[in-house]
Amino acid sequence: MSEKQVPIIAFNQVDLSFGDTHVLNNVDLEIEAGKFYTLLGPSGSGKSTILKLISGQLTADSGDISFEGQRVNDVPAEKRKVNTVFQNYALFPNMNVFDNVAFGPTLKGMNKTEIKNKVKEMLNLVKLSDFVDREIDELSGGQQQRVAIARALANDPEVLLLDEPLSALDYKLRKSMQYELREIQQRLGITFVFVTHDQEEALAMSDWIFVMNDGVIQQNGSPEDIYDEPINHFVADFIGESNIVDGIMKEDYVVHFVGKDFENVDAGMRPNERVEVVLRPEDLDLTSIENGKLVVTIEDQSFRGDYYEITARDDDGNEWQVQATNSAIIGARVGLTFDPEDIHIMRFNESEDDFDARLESYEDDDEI
Ligand SMILES: Nc1ncnc2c1ncn2[C@@H]1O[C@H](COP(=O)(O)OP(=O)(O)OP(=O)(O)O)[C@@H](O)[C@H]1O
Repeated sequence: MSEKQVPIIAFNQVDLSFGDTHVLNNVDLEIEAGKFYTLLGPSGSGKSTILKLISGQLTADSGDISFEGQRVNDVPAEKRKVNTVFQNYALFPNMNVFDNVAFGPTLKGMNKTEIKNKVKEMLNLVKLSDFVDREIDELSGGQQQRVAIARALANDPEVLLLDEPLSALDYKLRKSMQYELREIQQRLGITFVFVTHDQEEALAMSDWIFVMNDGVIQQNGSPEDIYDEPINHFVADFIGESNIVDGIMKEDYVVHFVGKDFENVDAGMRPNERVEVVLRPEDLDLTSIENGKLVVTIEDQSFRGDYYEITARDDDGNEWQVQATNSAIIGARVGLTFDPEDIHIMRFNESEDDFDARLESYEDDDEI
């Protein structure tokens, strides 16, 4: 993150409990203007709570929340330049599309022509220009969601908060809305903070992802960083499919697992440190026993359209998920192979800061 730019939103050690439930645990985060951010995590991890703290619907027990460098903990919701789009749309059912979208601009005291222009512009943006006079109950779920987005954007927010806005839509509509939302964000250039529990959705849409679990940000980074370099078991397991086995980092670039030493590209740990080893299913190949780095027995397979998902087991009892272009024979003993750069090492209980420092130190070594 650039040092010069003041984040549009920042949390510093934000803590919140509901009675005995500790919902957010000293959360730090920074959001830069004009980008698409996603809060990703399982149900109950605290994602919506973060949105409510940004919008002013909730107040933190401790810590600072700031907008463009100004503390806003005590600034009421209506004074924040933020709007929220909810999963259930929260439209006014007794108003038509025009009146729903015109609601904010009318409250702001815009004149009739300005309001008309604003509504037209917003309905154009969400591709609903022909629906201006429709009643809300005459719209499909996808169309209602577009009205909700248009209504929120008509208030000219600096930040648009989106709380699982696509989860009620069917798979195809959801995919196309993902692209459209991304396009709208890029066209308007405002900041989007999007909440989802769907990792594929987060990877496809975001500039930057905060992965949450149990009220703690486990990792934040670009989709590529988080997918390629998960910092801990939770992130590796939650983002994409992962094979995770215990190992020992014997020395820099040599890791031992399933009874063998393997060359890899990680460094910066104590000699013989216990680690977890991550290998993604798409990075594994099945081959002959002679060419394999491990020997496995095929246990199961299912056809997934563009690949076979194969389950195999090594002689130590570890299960391996493999994505292969060719089918395998159940019960066959075959070789499993992978490249040194596909082995990702995770230290037990490493903090995100320590992880970043270690990554930087050996990236610097590589440059020498
Ligand atoms: N008003 C409340 N009173 C008591 N507990 C609450 C309240 N709101 C949220 N919680 C609890 O806080 C935790 C975090 O809730 P939050 O809604 O932020 O999670 P989430 O990650 O958005 O989950 P989901 O994806 O299911 O919406 C949950 O354990 C939830 O039960």
